[in-house]
This record gives sequence, C-alpha cells and structure tokens, in this order.
Amino acid sequence: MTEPLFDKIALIGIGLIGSSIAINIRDRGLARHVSIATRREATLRRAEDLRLGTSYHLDPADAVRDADLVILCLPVGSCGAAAAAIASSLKPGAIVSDVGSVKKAVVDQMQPHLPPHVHFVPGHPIAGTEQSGPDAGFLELFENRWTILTPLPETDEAATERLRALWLATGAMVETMTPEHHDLVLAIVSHVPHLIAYNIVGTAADLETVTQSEVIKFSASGFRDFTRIAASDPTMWRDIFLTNREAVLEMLARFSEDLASLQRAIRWGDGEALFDLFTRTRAIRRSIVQAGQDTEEANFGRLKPRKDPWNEAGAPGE
Ligand SMILES: NC(=O)C1=CN([C@@H]2O[C@H](COP(=O)(O)OP(=O)(O)OC[C@H]3O[C@@H](n4cnc5c(N)ncnc54)[C@H](O)[C@@H]3O)[C@@H](O)[C@H]2O)C=CC1
Ligand SMILES: O=C(O)C(=O)Cc1ccc(O)cc1
Repeated sequence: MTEPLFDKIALIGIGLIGSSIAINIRDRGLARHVSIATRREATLRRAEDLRLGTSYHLDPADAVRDADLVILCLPVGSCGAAAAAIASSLKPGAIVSDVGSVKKAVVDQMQPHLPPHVHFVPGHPIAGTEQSGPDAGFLELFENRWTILTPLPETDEAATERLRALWLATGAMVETMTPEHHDLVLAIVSHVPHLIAYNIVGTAADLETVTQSEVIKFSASGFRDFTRIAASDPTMWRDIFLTNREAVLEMLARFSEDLASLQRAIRWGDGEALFDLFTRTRAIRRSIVQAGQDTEEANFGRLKPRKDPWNEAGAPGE
C-alpha cells in the first residue's frame, strides 16, 4: 500500500458525509490516525461500533490536537461555533476544511476564529443522498462526483493541493472557484431544486380534495423522486436556505418568472412554447447522462457490503 497522505485527520461530525470520508480514509489507507468528534455520545459509540476511526471524542478540541487535517462535517449553521471550539487546539500548519453545501457563509462564520498559523481551505463534495447519520456513509459516495474547493486569495497553494490529493483519492474530481460563485451555481443546481421538492410534497400533503392515501397509492415516479429529495435532513436544509439566502432568492425570482410564462402558455393553449421548452430540457438531461452524472449509479454504491480493514495494529498502510 502507498504512503498515507496525512498522518492524522480529525473529522468533526460523523453523519453521511463524515462517515463516507472516514470509510474512504480507512479502506484506502489515506491517514494513519482518524480522530472523530461528535456532540452526542450515542452517535460516537455508533461510529466506534462501525470502526470509522482510531480515536473518539466528545470534545472537538481533543480530536483536533496534533491533526494535520481537520474537516468539519457539520450542518452549515454549526461551523462557526465548532471553529471557535477547536481554534486554540489546532496544530500550527494544520489544514482546516469543511464539507458544507454553502461556502460564503461558512467562510464568514469560521475565518474570524481561526488562528493565522493554520491553512483554511473550504470544500464541498457535490455528492450525497437523502440519508443522514453515521450508518449512511459508503465508500463509493464521492466516486466520479465533483468536489469544489474554495480557497481564499491568501490560502497557501500547497495546502489546497494536499486537500485536492485527498479528494482525488476518494475517486472525486476536483475544481476550485470562489465561495461566491460556488453559492450561485449551487443555488440553481441543488438548493432551489430541493426547495421545489419540499414545496410540491407539502402542497400534495395539504390538499383537501385528494387524500393522503391517494397521493401515496397513485404517486408516479416523478412525484416519488420529489419525495426522496423532500426526505432530506431538515436541520441541514434549514441551514442551507438561511445561509445562502441571497443566491437562492435571486434564482427563485428567475424561476418564478419562468413558471409564470409556462402558466401563461398553458392558459392560452400555446403548445409550441411548451414543446420548445421540453425539447431544450430533454437535451440537458441527455448531456448529463452522457457525462455519467446521473444519481442512480451513486446510490447503487450503498448496496455493496462494507469492508472492515482496521486491524489491531492500527490503520491500513502502517
Ligand atoms: N447530505 C448530503 O447529501 C450532503 C451534505 N453536505 C453537507 O455536509 C454537511 C454534513 O451533512 P451530513 O453528513 O449529510 O449530515 P448528517 O446529519 O448526516 O450529520 C451531521 C453530523 O453533525 C453533528 N451535528 C449536528 N448538529 C451539530 C451541532 N450543532 N454541533 C455539533 N455537531 C452537530 C451530528 O451529530 C452528525 O454527526 C452539511 O453541512 C451539508 O450541507 C454536502 C454534500 C452532500
Ligand atoms: O440526494 C440528492 O439528490 C442530492 O442532491 C445530494 C446533495 C445534497 C446536498 C449537497 O450539497 C450535495 C448533494
């Protein structure tokens, strides 16, 4: 096995993303030690039962001591408090990152707490499912998916490259951009679509003329896809909409205008307008499939059994 990329990695938060990173580090031998911190004892014990790390801590400050890389795997709204809690225990030269779905707000919340002797490289894997918690993670989650890094102008390039190497080792593709641009792009490709799913499922649930059992019984596959997305973690998505407010509102305004013109086309029987749009959108779906970016393959990975390669001597690669 090749040399591990890092000596010690600390993961703060061990839900879907934290546990998927932990499984990658363990099964691919990417670090010698993985310390895990989470605020609830039961979650920590579950992470231990799943053998996701090499040490387990209720205090995140204990987990980050001596770590070369610290990744916050928490809801976006909790990153500032976590940065404050670990700041004085960070090793000089450590790389600090996160996986939050919003970047500008995470930078604004975390940066004031971080000491000047660490390298801050925010990140976001564009890969996930509607599942959460330490049992949800799987090795293949990041394979052939993009991870976006949003280094700041003053970020040391070598730190960004070390983090890029870790993500590449998980099978991800890596691109860098500014936090602001990330938030605009993600608003339209991820955040607004989730809002639409939450809204349509909520509307169906509130109908007086169609019963809930009819909604469940007759739901067509399009509606079922929305219900999967609308089953995503409420805390995580509340935080995303509260912190990416500007970009989401901007994209929603565009969306509402376009929806109004579709309404008009239906009202006035303008079949040509409907047909033209549906032809353009079909081409977009076809290019996504061609690029191998549809989600079914990503979720398929969860069905594969987990390996358990931590042995008594420590991490693989030792
Ligand atoms: N779920 C997804 O599909 C994706 C999520 N993300 C981002 O990754 C981050 C983590 O998401 P998941 O792993 O899905 O969440 P999750 O809900 O599965 O896990 C979150 C973890 O954070 C801990 N936690 C929750 N609130 C906390 C608080 N106030 N203080 C300390 N610890 C707390 C939980 O105990 C758990 O260990 C979020 O910022 C999310 O935006 C990024 C890509 C995809
Ligand atoms: O489950 C799905 O369809 C997703 O869209 C997963 C997802 C959720 C949040 C992210 O920031 C990135 C990916």
